[in-house]
Amino acid sequence: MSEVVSTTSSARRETLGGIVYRIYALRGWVRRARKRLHLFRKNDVDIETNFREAIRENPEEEEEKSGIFHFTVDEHSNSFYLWTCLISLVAMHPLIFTALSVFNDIHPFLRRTGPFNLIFDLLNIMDLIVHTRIEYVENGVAVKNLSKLMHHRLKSKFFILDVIAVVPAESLEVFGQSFFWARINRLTKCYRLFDFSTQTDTRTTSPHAFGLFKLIFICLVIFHWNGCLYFHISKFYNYTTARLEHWIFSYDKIINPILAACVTDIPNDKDFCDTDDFLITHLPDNEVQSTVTSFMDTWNNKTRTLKFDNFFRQYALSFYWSALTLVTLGEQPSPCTTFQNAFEIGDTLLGLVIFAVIVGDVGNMVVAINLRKSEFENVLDGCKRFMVYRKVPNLLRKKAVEYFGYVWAHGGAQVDEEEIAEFLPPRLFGEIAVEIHMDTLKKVKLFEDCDPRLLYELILKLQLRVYSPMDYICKKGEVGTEMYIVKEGFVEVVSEDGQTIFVTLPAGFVFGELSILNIPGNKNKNLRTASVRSKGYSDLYVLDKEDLWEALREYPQAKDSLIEKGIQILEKDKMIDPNMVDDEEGDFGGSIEEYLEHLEKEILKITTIVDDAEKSIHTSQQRMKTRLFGMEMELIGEMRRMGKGRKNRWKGVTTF
Ligand SMILES: Nc1ncnc2c1ncn2[C@@H]1O[C@@H]2COP(=O)(O)O[C@H]2[C@H]1O
Repeated sequence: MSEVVSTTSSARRETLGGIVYRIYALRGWVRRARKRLHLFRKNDVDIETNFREAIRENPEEEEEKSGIFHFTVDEHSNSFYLWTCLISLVAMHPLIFTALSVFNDIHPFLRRTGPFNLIFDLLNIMDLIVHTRIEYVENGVAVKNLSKLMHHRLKSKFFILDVIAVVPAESLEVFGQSFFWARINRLTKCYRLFDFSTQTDTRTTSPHAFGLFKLIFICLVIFHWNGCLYFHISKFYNYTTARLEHWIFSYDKIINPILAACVTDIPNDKDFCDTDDFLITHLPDNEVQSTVTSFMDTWNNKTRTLKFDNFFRQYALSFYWSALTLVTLGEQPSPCTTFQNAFEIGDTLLGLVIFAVIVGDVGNMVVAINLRKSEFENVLDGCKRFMVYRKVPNLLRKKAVEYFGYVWAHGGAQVDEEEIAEFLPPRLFGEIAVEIHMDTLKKVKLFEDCDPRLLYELILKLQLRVYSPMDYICKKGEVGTEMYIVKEGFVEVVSEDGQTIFVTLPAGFVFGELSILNIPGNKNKNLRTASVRSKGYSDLYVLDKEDLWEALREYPQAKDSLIEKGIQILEKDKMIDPNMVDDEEGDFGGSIEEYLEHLEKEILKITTIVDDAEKSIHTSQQRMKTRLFGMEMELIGEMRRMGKGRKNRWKGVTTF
């Protein structure tokens, strides 16, 4: 059968039909190829369009626009923060003065501040414009395109608030005489106070103090509005005729203080003022009235009244009432009507909520302020209890307690560096660490010509350790596993018995490097050449041998230069044996075991890479096979169609 097929196909290949068939097949291929090409091109165009879009978003590619009208604003910049501060002041104006307008006596003053209102309105308009230029982040890129910024702002709900705030409602005269209430729409700008709070929270170094300030401010504003409302209600009940025992405002409740005029006006009458004859408590009841009257006569023309204007008395008493009611301290005359009752109940409920919030917030703040301190004290107490329980000698106990004191005084326990390191992205934390430690590391002679990238690598691996006075950091003859950089304090390089001090190293000096650098010819090999102890308290950066060598592997030049410096130090002390130089294990920084371990790790890495490569080859082979199979099937299908077509044509010819 197969022979028949092969004969037929070979015959077809040799005939004209075979050639035609091939041409058709080729044409089909070309058509499909064109289709695909078209699709690819379309994709290319899409990609290009996206790329152009992306470029447009890229600040560097943004077409240069100049002029003051083409500015954009970075909302994290200092200038925008200052602007927010200014607008916050503007927003506070209606927050305070709108409510104050219930006091008629202040109206002349409010009218005089008209020009300021104009300035505040202008600033609000400017703020509206500024907000249409605030950059925002899209797909990780800061958008600076003006039309996009405008569009973004238009979609924001705050835009509506900005627009409401700039409506000149007072000029519409819909409020008639209540000119001041007409400016109530400016209150929508108060959202900028929250902006100010958020921005200050991220900038301030005393968040708790700022939190307390915010709380007090919010309380004062609530007291203020509630007080003004109280006075407004009092106006309905005609407060001018109200008496002391009435719930509403009355002048009786806040009389102008009457002071004795004797001391200032009648200096010679001092004895008269000092006398205690005025005590009426010992008098019988029937004599009290006459005595009081006689006293009043006596005091006539001997008193001085401190006159406060009506606005001051109205506002002071209303504010006082409001504060007392809201903090539920009460002691006010009882309300007499249903409305007064309802208002008082509402106020008390609001007061309860405010009170709960204040107590909760202040409590949280106090806890947060003392949290570190109390945690630290817990550890200290635990340590003390442990030492008592384990009967640690007094001298050692004293040393431990002093160590706690030193660590706290130097801010060691006040922040949890590990917690911060876990939270921040590694790169950012690295940058902060570089900023903090770079100065010390630059001072280190050993690293002075080092590649800055190596320093960066090393900084990320540094650990800070504190040593107490006379603590030994390393002892002569021990195997070196780490090196040290003095950050603060002094260390002494001493003989084995600690009697002879060879040298005292101040901040910025390195020690412990000779035994970990694997210096060729080092007579001590990887053993410490001397003992080192802390003179007083000292803060040291510790760098692990493994970490140092891992970093040095990437920077061979830096490694050579470090070894060179180590040789110079050893040569000075005649600690280099030229005969030993050739016997070294090579330039790997460690023992044979460590070297083998390292090799094992490397082999493991290579094996993983080979495995991955094998997997990807296998996958691509599979894909290739599937594709070839698909093509084959397509070809066969095409061939079948071609065969049918030809048959039909021949049929047609015959019929004809
Ligand atoms: N004479 C010296 N002057 C300065 N530092 C020294 C001296 N001798 C030893 N050291 C340091 O003391 C360290 C002890 O441990 P290492 O041998 O690893 O490295 C040593 C040097 O860093």
